[in-house]
Amino acid sequence: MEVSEECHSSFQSLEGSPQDGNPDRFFDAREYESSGGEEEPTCSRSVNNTVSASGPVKFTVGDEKDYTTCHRHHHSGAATKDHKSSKSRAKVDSELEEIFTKKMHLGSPFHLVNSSISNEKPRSVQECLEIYRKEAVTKSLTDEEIISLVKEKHIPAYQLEKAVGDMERGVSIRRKILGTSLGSDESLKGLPFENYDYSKIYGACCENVIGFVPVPVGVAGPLKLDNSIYHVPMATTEGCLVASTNRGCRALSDTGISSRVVADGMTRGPVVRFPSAIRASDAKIWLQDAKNFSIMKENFDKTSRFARLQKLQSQIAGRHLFIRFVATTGDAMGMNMVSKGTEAALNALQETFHDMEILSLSGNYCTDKKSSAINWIEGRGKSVVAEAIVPSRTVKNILKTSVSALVELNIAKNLVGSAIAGSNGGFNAHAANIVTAIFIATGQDPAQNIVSSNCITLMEPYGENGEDLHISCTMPSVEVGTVGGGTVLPAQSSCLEMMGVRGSAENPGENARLLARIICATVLAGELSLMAALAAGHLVRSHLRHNRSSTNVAPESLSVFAEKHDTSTEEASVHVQKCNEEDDGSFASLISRKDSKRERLVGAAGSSRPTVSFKLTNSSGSSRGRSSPSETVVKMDILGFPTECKQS
Ligand SMILES: CC(C)(COP(=O)([O-])OP(=O)([O-])OC[C@H]1O[C@@H](n2cnc3c(N)ncnc32)[C@H](O)[C@@H]1OP(=O)([O-])[O-])[C@@H](O)C(=O)NCCC(=O)NCCSC(=O)C[C@@](C)(O)CC(=O)[O-]
Ligand SMILES: NC(=O)C1=CN([C@@H]2O[C@H](COP(=O)(O)OP(=O)(O)OC[C@H]3O[C@@H](n4cnc5c(N)ncnc54)[C@H](OP(=O)(O)O)[C@@H]3O)[C@@H](O)[C@H]2O)C=CC1
Repeated sequence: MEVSEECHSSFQSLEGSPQDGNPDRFFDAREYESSGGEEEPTCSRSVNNTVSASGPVKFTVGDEKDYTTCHRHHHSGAATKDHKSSKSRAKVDSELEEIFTKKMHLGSPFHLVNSSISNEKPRSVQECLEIYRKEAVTKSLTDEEIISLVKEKHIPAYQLEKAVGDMERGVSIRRKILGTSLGSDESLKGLPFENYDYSKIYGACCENVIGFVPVPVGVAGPLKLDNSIYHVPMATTEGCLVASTNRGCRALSDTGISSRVVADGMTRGPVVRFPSAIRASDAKIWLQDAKNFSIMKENFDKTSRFARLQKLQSQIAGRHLFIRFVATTGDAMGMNMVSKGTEAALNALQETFHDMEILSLSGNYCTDKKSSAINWIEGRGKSVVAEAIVPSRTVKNILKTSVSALVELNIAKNLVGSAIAGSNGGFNAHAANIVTAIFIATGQDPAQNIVSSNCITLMEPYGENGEDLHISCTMPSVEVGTVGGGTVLPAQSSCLEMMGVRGSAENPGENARLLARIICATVLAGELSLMAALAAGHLVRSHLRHNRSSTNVAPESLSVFAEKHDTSTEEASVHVQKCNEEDDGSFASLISRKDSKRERLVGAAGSSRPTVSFKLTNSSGSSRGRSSPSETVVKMDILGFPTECKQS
């Protein structure tokens, strides 16, 4: 989007406004309608009751992909009518904002009012429109009538909450509209939407809301880190992950983990262009001067109470210049803050380099949400290292492997294997597993798991005789915050609270840095356990036990292999022994087949119970050379892994 200089400066003043954190993010449909829909709709974004302007903006109306270009009028002569109406619009906007803020609470009585009159015959669209225009918040229209206004594009579907003055009702009406588009609301039935505090979402976390997806949260720990104990919430649907991380924590419970944050700086890397490579080089040299850095820093730092520019790094590519702004951001992850500061500093740079074009505030030199070597080498967010000593007896008893096997495997897999795969920051087994689970639990930006999961895991024999294990995880780019983004949502905030890192720390930045250390230490625990499982050959077995559901899988044939203890028996019949009273007995149809020295038992896996017992009995009660019937009881899990085999 090209932004004129005038528009640009106007936008800048808007960004610098003290109310910037709470802009009016809503397109006012009433304004559009009151112009009879003839003139171009005006995107109003009021700050201090004024309408600010910028370049063309696209917005969606209704649930269809209907894009209308909305020019924010800027020049006073450009739209006299607009100018005339801006005062009343600002007034309406601010009134609506007040009502919206005051009344959009859960369980609003509006919902009930509407439900009670929903049996009446819907009024005409024109009649509804008149009512809608009259009311600041639409109380007296039924859901169906509101839907008719959405269909006719009098209310944008994404503004329903504001139009009806009740967040949950707005969401519920949007679901109805979506249900109609989908042909049925059947698919939405499993997606919950009630009893959620939507007030924290709007203008902050999500748009066009239709519900929320509950993700199970497990806990790993106690994690002993730097002589404190933490319980780490992990939101995941990968069975076995929490069990594994928990085992890692257990293995480290005596000796504990030590950690340090060695660097802290969120980055933004815009791309700017000059008429020539020489001019781009002049700018690069200019930025390297300490005096000029101060100018940039002054302009950057004034945009926030917490963001502080630390460093500028630049790279030339022809007449393009990429500038990497590195800043501390207190307890916030910092992307919004750093972007805002970068924009202000670039504007200042343009005062010296008039011929500089800002192509994009992000030129991928940051690099945000993409794999890149720069973050791996230079770091981004918090750069953390964690280490631990694991005694040999712990490796043997809890991890079921040996120090030498772990060290050998770590070299082969995490170093050599990753090297031949051409890995970039992926010198680990599954750092992303732990990072993502904690990110989701604590309201981090989940897309940032890609960079945050950069990690090198090292393992060495340790101690006088090299009997113990030294393990470390080095993570140069953990992008986390304890304020801002999704951290404000109640469940996520609760998970942060569990670890004592919710919100701002007394010394801003301490909470976010502690969270980064907890993440790195938990990654270390996860690495230790998974590597042990791989070394011991337990990966598949453990995943089939903890990580495969039979609830949404159609009953299928179950193949069970059990050693036949009496090889002299010609025939065998199988009796299914119920595990307990609750077993549904669906294994009763098991049949046995003779297969040389093994018995292959085939049956329908209709039970989701983890363990089923089978009794293998000699059918005739006698076999060659044997006088009494032999009986073998094989206990196995639902996937056919024998867990116990006893012969009577
Ligand atoms: C599953 C285990 C832990 C069993 O391991 P085990 O040694 O048989 O377990 P155990 O019953 O002897 O218990 C040992 C400890 O494990 C914990 N533990 C044990 N069970 C549970 C449970 N249900 N819930 C919570 N914690 C559990 C618990 O701390 C327990 O100590 P205790 O408290 O009894 O003194 C082990 O086999 C294991 O860690 N497997 C590895 C699984 C894993 O790490 N999965 C991660 C995902 S793999 C993947 O996605 C990435 C991959 C593999 O593709 C990456 C790559 O390419 O490498
Ligand atoms: N803009 C972008 O390009 C991108 C944005 N994001 C999104 O950005 C969001 C996170 O941005 P982020 O900048 O972290 O958060 P916010 O945009 O929420 O900014 C943090 C706010 O918290 C205030 N604050 C209060 N106390 C503190 C404290 N102790 N430390 C730091 N700030 C404090 C800041 O004050 P002050 O106003 O004084 O700075 C600022 O207003 C996420 O939703 C993420 O998904 C992700 C990637 C890219």
